[in-house]
Amino acid sequence: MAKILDGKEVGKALKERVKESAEQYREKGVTPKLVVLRVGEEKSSVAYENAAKKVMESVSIDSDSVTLSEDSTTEDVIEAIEKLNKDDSVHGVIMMQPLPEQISRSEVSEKLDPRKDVDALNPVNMGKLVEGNEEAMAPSTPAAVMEILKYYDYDLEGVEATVIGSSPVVGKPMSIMLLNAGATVANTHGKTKDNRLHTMKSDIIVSATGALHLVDDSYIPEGATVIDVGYGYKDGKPTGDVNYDVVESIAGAITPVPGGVGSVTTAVLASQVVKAVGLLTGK
Ligand SMILES: Nc1nc(=O)c2c([nH]1)NC[C@@H]1CN(c3ccc(C(=O)N[C@@H](CCC(=O)O)C(=O)O)cc3)C=[N+]21
Repeated sequence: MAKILDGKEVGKALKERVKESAEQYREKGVTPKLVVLRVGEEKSSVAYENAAKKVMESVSIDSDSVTLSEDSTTEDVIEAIEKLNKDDSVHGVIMMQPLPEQISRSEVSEKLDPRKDVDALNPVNMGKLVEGNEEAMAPSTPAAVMEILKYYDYDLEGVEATVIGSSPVVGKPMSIMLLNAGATVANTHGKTKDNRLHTMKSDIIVSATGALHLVDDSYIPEGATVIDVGYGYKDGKPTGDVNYDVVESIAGAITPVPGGVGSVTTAVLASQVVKAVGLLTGK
């Protein structure tokens, strides 16, 4: 029986700290504010926007939305970003991914002020992450995984880790964060011959593929820690990358879906908004 790594508990602890900090800024006359920039109506982005706004409200951070139509151009998005860069009442901007395909992700994300870039979409922040600079903004999902490991007192030095999935928003930055913390990391992906060659010698396995129930008992060595970043729907229920029912009896520790990484992501996003206030105001 694996120990359950409870994302709700981790998120709650982080939100308490963020709320205190947001209230201190309010006392100094600064109202922390996040803007969610969304292009089109992609389902998981709308879900995240709603979840994020609810969390911001609970920690005394204001939030607002800028929603552009599905047929917007790269120039339209850049124009919206530049307006937000100039607006001193806005401290954090998260641009929802994925963008409609006519929009160049790299051209628009480069325009966002790195200090307001609370989900680290600007390559400047990704570059700082590679340097191991902890002052930089980090992408919230892999940062949420690190927050869970920190909460449960994991010492990552010398640990063997496998990250399954190499997306620019989750898998790759996840590998870098684990590497920065002293782990030895294998990052597998769609062209990997056999994930199991890596996972079966790992102490920590992070799965971030979106392939529902990809990870079963044949992937997991006895006692390993399994972190499930996947979030999809099966028979109408939130479902992760990990077949929880068969893995749970082998793993030493595991994050559930829901109530795992997803519940920490929005709290991390809020923590980065107060961090942005610090960077922008020097208070
Ligand atoms: N730039 C960008 N960064 C993202 O991180 C990003 C994105 N774009 N686009 C959309 C996807 C989807 N995603 C979700 C995260 C949490 C919930 C969610 O429902 N969270 C619940 C808890 C879920 C649980 O308990 O596991 C909550 O916070 O209350 C939904 C969706 C982030 N994404």
